[in-house]
Amino acid sequence: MDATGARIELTDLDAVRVYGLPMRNRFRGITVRQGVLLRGPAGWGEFCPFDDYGDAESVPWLATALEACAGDWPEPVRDSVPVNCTVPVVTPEKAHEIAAGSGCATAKVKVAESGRPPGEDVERVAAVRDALGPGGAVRVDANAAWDVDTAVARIRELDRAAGGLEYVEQPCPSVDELAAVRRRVEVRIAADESIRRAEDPMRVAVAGAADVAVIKVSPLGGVRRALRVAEASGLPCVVSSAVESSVGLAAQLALAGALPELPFACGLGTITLLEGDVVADSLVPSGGRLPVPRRPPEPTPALVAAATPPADVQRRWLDRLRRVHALLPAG
Ligand SMILES: O=C(O)CCC(=O)C1=CC=C[C@@H](O)[C@@H]1C(=O)O
Ligand SMILES: [Mg+2]
Repeated sequence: MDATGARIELTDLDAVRVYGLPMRNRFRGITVRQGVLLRGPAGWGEFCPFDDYGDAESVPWLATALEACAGDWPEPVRDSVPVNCTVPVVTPEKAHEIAAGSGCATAKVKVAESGRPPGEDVERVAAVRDALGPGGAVRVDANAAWDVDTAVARIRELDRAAGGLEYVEQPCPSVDELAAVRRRVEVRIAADESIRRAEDPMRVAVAGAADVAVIKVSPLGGVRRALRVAEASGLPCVVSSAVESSVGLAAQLALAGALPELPFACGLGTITLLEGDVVADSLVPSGGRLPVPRRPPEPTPALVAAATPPADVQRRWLDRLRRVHALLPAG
């Protein structure tokens, strides 16, 4: 919606730029992060649903981008936020290097990658604990990979290796499985996929399935809707990115800036997962913190040009943008 509350049409956009940036390490099954930068009446937004999101599931991602283009973010209550570093499925040595070099006091470690032996997760988590020291916080994300019994065993093992885990994100696929695991382990459970793909985010809390709600702005349809989901979850919230460029990451920071409470470091240090950015003044954490922007940063033309993918990739994204825009609710 623009300032008048009118829906932003594609014809209201005066620039549309497709970008592709290599990932430093494979993460979430991808080695290149792609998306579309949109310039609207009040600034830039980013439309970047992962490839496994169909057109209907991509509608909230476009709503997030258009909210930024309209300059319609809520007022922040803080100027900066603490962030965690994110450790992909890498060797213990690389994990130690990422955590030690991040300047962050909290690290989230990806675990339970399909096809990888569980011992690698134990070594990666132990290396991150060694890098952070005893005062750091270590969390892990299994992306719904385990069944209940496997989750209980792995969580106990990783809790020992970490010298205590801050929380475990989405150990199992369903809300009922999260609740079953939560009854059997001492470590906090964070719900991520069960929140962003849920019809009713309250169900997680009502089911006693989680101690923490992970809130991602891009798949939830914008900063204002994500604020409502955070409140409806009834749980302490952690803001986490969808690995956007600095243009899209700004919306995640706008949410982190506007949440009444921020009890945990935010998963917003993700620019470091990318080789480069489309913004010269990239949102790279400093001292384990990021500023809360009042509006998205301006893409740097030379960086956008350098990140422009081949014509067929651009066409695929522009076709997707048109199809998803046609599905936006009227009014
Ligand atoms: O929360 C973080 O530390 C970084 C973001 C992050 O972990 C993710 C981003 C996007 C999809 C997933 O791979 C993953 C997640 O599940 O939270
Ligand atoms: Mg997650």
